[in-house]
Amino acid sequence: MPSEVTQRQSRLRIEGVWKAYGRRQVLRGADLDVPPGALVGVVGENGAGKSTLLRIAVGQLTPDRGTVVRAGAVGYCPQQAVLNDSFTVLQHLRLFQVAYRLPSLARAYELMDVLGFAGCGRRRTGELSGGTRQKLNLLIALMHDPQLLVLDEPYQGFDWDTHQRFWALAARLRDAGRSIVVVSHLLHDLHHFDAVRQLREGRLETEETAR
Ligand SMILES: Nc1ncnc2c1ncn2[C@@H]1O[C@H](COP(=O)(O)OP(=O)(O)OP(=O)(O)O)[C@@H](O)[C@H]1O
Repeated sequence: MPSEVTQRQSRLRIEGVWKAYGRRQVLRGADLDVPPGALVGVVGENGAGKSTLLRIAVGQLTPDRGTVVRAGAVGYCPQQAVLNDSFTVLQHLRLFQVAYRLPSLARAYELMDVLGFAGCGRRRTGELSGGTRQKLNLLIALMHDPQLLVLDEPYQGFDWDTHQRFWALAARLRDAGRSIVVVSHLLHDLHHFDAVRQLREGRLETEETAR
């Protein structure tokens, strides 16, 4: 039977997770440990099961078998942004302020600065560029300062400057003790990670990193 435990200290531990969609067996005993203060990359070919693994990590999908231990508030940045095109950026922030029960939007405004879209508050999301939509998608995952960050290709469409700022932000959060897992396709980004895990044939193998 799959089991799922939520604890207070920040951490993600996935053990022996299996998942199939009908006859398509995607995960076959995947193990992943993301302790506090670690920035871990998950890589793998298209269709290897990276998004499936992350959806299981955050509790959006139930594994067929295996254990997921998740500790601390979770920030999940899905591959596809879940935004309402008729809402403005600010309306999204207010909506999630209520959802996360935040006393203020101070951190959200700081993140808008860091990600370089502070001037976009009054724009409707349906009119935003792909990269700016992705900035909002990431901001929504981070605005409640979660302890466990689960980010599925969080920098798709970012220009180079924003891309670099993303990594500086990720390093700061890691140094502050957050547990961070990022799905990445970009080989030139692998040196940012403390550990890289390659998803192959449903299991996670350890890759050497340049760090
Ligand atoms: N809801 C679903 N129903 C059926 N099959 C699915 C579903 N979601 C994913 N799959 C299949 O499971 C496999 C793994 O998909 P997943 O999105 O997890 O891979 P991925 O490694 O994230 O891929 P990519 O690099 O293209 O984003 C794929 O073959 C996909 O078609």
